Amino acid sequence: MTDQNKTIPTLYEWAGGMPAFEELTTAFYTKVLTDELLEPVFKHMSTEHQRHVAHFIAEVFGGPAMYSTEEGSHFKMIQKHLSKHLTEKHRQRWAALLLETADEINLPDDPEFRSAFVAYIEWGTRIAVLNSNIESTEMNPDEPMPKWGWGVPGGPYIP
Ligand code: HEM
Repeated sequence: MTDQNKTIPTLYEWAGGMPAFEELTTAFYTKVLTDELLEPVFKHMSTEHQRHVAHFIAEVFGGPAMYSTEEGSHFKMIQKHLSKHLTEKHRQRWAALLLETADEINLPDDPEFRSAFVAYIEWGTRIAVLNSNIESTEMNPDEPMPKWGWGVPGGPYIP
């Protein structure tokens, strides 16, 4: 195959597809519920929460439009965070536990993938905290889902 014929995998494909995202959030929210800082925030979460978050992130990373067509939308995701009064401490713990879980379930650990993954988690969690400290949003309900790519280092990793 020549270089011209090679297609660049999406972050979703590189991560291992939907099973990888579902495994990530299942293991992550199990951990969250044993965490003294995050347990109070998530103890009333819906039984679908972890699957929905998996589908949301998978879609952002180039996977199928499952969250936005069947389960919610970018606007609905933003609404779920309104008035939750999250703090920087919540955000840091959430991000740290997610990265810990990524290692535990063996998500790809190459520099290119992790750079894109961490960048998205930093971005997304900071937006969640900002939205959690307002009561309503002016966002257009049709706002498209964010789309994340390989970013500055490019990708995929080539040994
Ligand atoms: C990249 C960052 C994040 C993403 C992609 C994300 C994604 C989502 C999604 C998709 C939902 C809606 C789930 C559904 O439709 O059932 C949701 C709800 C929620 N999120 Fe986030 N979230 C992020 C960060 C955070 C952080 C940092 C916190 C708190 C530390 C948080 C707390 C919550 C809570 C409490 C809900 C409502 C759960 C419920 O009542 O069912 N999120 N999030």
